Amino acid sequence: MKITFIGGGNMAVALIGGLRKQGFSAAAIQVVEPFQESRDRLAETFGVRCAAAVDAAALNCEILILAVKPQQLREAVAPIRGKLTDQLVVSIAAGLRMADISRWLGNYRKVVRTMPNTPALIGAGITGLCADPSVDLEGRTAAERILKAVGSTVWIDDETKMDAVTAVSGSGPAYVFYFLEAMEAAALNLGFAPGSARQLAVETFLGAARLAEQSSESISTLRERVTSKGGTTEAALLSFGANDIAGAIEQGILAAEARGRELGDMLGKD
Ligand SMILES: NC(=O)C1=CN([C@@H]2O[C@H](COP(=O)(O)OP(=O)(O)OC[C@H]3O[C@@H](n4cnc5c(N)ncnc54)[C@H](OP(=O)(O)O)[C@@H]3O)[C@@H](O)[C@H]2O)C=CC1
Ligand SMILES: O=C(O)[C@@H]1CCC=N1
Repeated sequence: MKITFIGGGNMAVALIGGLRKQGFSAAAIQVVEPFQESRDRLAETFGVRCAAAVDAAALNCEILILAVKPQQLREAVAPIRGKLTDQLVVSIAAGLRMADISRWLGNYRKVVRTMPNTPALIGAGITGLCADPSVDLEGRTAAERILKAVGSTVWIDDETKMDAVTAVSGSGPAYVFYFLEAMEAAALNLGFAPGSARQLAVETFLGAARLAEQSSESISTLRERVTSKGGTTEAALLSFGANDIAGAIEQGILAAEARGRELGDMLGKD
């Protein structure tokens, strides 16, 4: 299966890195990326063919992954409008709706909208996928195969829910890093050396996440098991509660979801 990425930025790097680690051949992957430094880095790191603009070789693929910023996508697909034969177009762009992408492609409907996340780089991504009704089982399977190679996948029937997927798991790694940064900073302030501060924060997160993954108990039960009456955890959780950290997280996720819809509304008008 030959894959061409349009856009060779952060997310393309995460997906290509994950695909290469899973044994996808470098010869089967191409990238169209206007920025010379990014092309050089991609070619050097992954051994993939890079082009500055869409050419015949780039179109010689089964899957085209649109990996540019939402604001760049309409312009990025202009060179392929009317040139697609039977390629499956997989968008990873936040907010943009399949109907708008299809229109920009000259009413080409073989489009799957997806929302991966950066842990794809280490095969630990989670991707929501939503297909245009005209995409057949073979197309759905092909899209799923690519994204399953870099983590787990979940099909979303209702496209309007894709902004919520974006807000929870697409942006989610940044929330986790934000929390880890805060834990690391607190550990540094408590006198740990940088290496230990990072290790204490990251391994706590990993262990707790693995426990949540493997346990059949609710996450709140797992939290309660850490929280001894009158103990240290309770002191921290009371402080979190007084600052409504849970409310702030929910508000943040709602803001991300609203921004996805706003991008779709704003950019889809053109
Ligand atoms: N980062 C993430 O965690 C996730 C991102 N996404 C989505 O992935 C998409 C890409 O995000 P991200 O990788 O972070 O963004 P980046 O800005 O890192 O990558 C986009 C790349 O596309 C290049 N580009 C711009 N115009 C064109 C063009 N006409 N043809 C080809 N390439 C072009 C950009 O070059 P230049 O910099 O020179 O403009 C840049 O290198 C977005 O739509 C985002 O919503 C989805 C899930 C997670
Ligand atoms: O911040 C963004 O818009 C993109 C989409 C999800 C993660 N990064």
